[in-house]
Amino acid sequence: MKTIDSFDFSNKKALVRVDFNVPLNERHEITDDTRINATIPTIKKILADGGSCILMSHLGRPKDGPTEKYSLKHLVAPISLILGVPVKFADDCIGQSAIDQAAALQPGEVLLLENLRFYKEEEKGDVEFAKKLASLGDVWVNDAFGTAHRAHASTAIIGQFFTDKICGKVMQAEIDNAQYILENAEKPFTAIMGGAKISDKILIIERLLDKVDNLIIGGGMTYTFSKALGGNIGKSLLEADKQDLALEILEKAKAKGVNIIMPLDNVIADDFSNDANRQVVEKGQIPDGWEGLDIGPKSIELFKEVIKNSKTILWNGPMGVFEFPNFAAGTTAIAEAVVKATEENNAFSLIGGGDSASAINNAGMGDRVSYVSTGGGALLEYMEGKVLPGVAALD
Ligand SMILES: Nc1ncnc2c1ncn2[C@@H]1O[C@H](COP(=O)(O)OP(=O)(O)O)[C@@H](O)[C@H]1O
Ligand SMILES: O=C(OP(=O)(O)O)[C@H](O)COP(=O)(O)O
Repeated sequence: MKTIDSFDFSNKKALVRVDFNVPLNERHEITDDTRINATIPTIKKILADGGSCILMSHLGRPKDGPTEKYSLKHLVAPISLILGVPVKFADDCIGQSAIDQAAALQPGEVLLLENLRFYKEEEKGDVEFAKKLASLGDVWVNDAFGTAHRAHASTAIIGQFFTDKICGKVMQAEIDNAQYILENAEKPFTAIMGGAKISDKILIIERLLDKVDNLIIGGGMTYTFSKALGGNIGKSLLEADKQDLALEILEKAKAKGVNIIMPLDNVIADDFSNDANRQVVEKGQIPDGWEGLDIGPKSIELFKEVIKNSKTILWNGPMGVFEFPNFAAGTTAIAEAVVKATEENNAFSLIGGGDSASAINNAGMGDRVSYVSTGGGALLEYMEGKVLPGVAALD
């Protein structure tokens, strides 16, 4: 694989796939810039060589083409500030104006393209769309580790149009780190899974059963399991068609001797908002019209006990809707427990995912764990031994 440091970018237009899928608040302000900061060394190396950068990324999961909420224009000012170089913006990632702006780019300049997912062709891995993107640059750099598990047009399919396919610094560091853990993970190995991307991650859970001793399930992930076990979950997050799989996972875990730890209680709300009415109920006892937005105090104690004794900890997905301060207690308590295990039990702790990184950094504990990864799903898929399409495309 070609790496950034071994390549001379002078007079080259580098088309760089980055993962700038960062969390934004209602005012379109970035609430955690981990993924942007991580990419700066890659961009700076290209510019220092006398090259120029065309940055491309997705943001969120827009369903119906361009929408204000998911526009990458919100990132132009923050990236310019962090990078110390003014960033130009193309309000369409393909088309004549993107072609003209890319062609006019001078060495040392940076252009950011509008959200790739405003075209459905991106996620479909459309070859013609990839070709149009490829025409903008001389070389392709893939630094989007967080999206490397997607075989999308800009992350994988595009590789066929370049002779020079270069592994970015984030990608390289993330792979080295994940590989280190795969080879050196001490037991007990505990995975903590939460968040909202159930269908994406439930299959990964199944495959992690071969690697881990303990599997803690919290966050939005919990309720599909709880419902499958016959509990009442009210209007909590549910992926109904994954209930059988949830039961299968519990069976398999038992057969493999993996300890599955699920919440004993939940903090529930009568509305999806910070100011909703709140109460704590036992697991599987959520009344109609209410939804689980955090783990409860008994769950926190149970989870803490398991984390305390772990030697390797892999955490992806917050324990609740931590963006609402009233439902952040579970996530903060688990972050504290992970920090404690790292500092007092010498555990190796790896936290991955856009929102998980945001949660640990906003709680002020990002520098007290062993490693904060820019990838959530990507990291988990790498850990289960999969070849990521975004990495394979660089070969
Ligand atoms: N109980 C819950 N109900 C709804 N959403 C939840 C719940 N618990 C966590 N979440 C949401 O999950 C999101 C993060 O999920 P995910 O994208 O899977 O994590 P990551 O980005 O770290 O990989 C957060 O925005 C959080 O609000
Ligand atoms: O945020 C991301 O993944 P993550 O939530 O697993 O950390 C990546 O940007 C991939 O986004 P996607 O899961 O919408 O393809």
